[in-house]
Amino acid sequence: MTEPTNPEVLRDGLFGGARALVTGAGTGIGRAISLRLCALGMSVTGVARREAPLADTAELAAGLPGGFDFRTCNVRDTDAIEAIVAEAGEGGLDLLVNNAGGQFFAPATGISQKGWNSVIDLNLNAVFAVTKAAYPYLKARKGAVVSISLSGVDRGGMGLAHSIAARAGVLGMTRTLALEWAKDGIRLNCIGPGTVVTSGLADEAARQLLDNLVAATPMGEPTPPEDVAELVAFLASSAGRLMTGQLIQIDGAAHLGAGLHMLSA
Ligand SMILES: CCC/C=C/C(=O)SCCNC(=O)CCNC(=O)[C@H](O)C(C)(C)COP(=O)([O-])OP(=O)([O-])OC[C@H]1O[C@@H](n2cnc3c(N)ncnc32)[C@H](O)[C@@H]1OP(=O)([O-])[O-]
Ligand SMILES: NC(=O)C1=CN([C@@H]2O[C@H](COP(=O)(O)OP(=O)(O)OC[C@H]3O[C@@H](n4cnc5c(N)ncnc54)[C@H](OP(=O)(O)O)[C@@H]3O)[C@@H](O)[C@H]2O)C=CC1
Repeated sequence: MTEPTNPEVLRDGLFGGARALVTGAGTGIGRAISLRLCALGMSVTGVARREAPLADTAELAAGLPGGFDFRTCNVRDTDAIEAIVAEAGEGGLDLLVNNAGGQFFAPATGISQKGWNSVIDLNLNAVFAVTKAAYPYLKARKGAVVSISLSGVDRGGMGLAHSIAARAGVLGMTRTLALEWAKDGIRLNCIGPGTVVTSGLADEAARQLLDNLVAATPMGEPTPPEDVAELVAFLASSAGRLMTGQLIQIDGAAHLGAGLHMLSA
């Protein structure tokens, strides 16, 4: 298998009548996840801060079997995101995808306390708030949670002390809630993508970094957002019904090789 293959293997109509909330649905991985879920019949509510990218996702989703609507919100605004989760949840919630996230790349000595707090707030505190708010709705439909993490979350990555700390926290939370909420039939998993070429890594300054990251990936290629999307859908499906508390790295073995470092040694 030398050519990239179409990752879409799940059957049409898989999620007819089901509903999802996807954070960070305006661009990149979150958009790919939203579109795939809609293609499989799910009704998706997308969240991000900016309206225009969300409206673009909605336009791309038009005509797909599921539906896409959206709300603008900063996931770090706990009251606002809780209200959106409640509104979406009242219509039923089968899947929560915690995808909104990000960081800057800096050595630990170059991370101010405010910078540390911002990244922890976005990538850990907000994930807890959204997940906890979704609990009663997920419980009602034995739903699933998928949180987008990072390749190498369990081994470290230079330039990412704040983000790895936050995502490792989400992994710990995921494993703990997999235990606490198992009785409710709720499953929680994390996906660790490798390098995904999205707008977050698209500028010229990121080009060299990107080349280095791909070179450090044993399989020698970035992770397409569509591959991440199919894995999210698999985890939400009945095929994943006994999978919970997992970290699944979809990274061409980057976490087993040199790792994806944002700084050189
Ligand atoms: C394998 C892994 C590959 C991963 C790829 C991806 O994730 S792709 C996805 C990629 N997409 C994204 O990552 C997009 C999302 N990312 C973001 O929005 C930001 O990274 C954020 C989370 C910090 C925003 O939080 P916010 O709105 O609260 O931000 P703010 O502006 O108020 O700044 C807060 C503090 O951070 C400081 N600071 C900022 N940059 C740097 C720097 N380079 N150096 C040092 N410090 C820096 C800034 O100076 C300030 O502290 P100060 O000086 O006042 O003490
Ligand atoms: N690209 C990569 O190589 C990798 C990415 N990841 C992770 O995958 C996730 C998605 O990344 P990617 O698609 O590349 O990133 P993008 O920057 O393309 O997309 C991030 C999305 O999250 C939204 N978002 C960011 N901050 C907030 C916020 N505070 N509140 C609400 N929405 C927010 C953005 O919209 P808006 O700006 O309008 O709010 C956007 O829709 C992130 O968690 C990222 O760290 C993990 C591994 C590799």
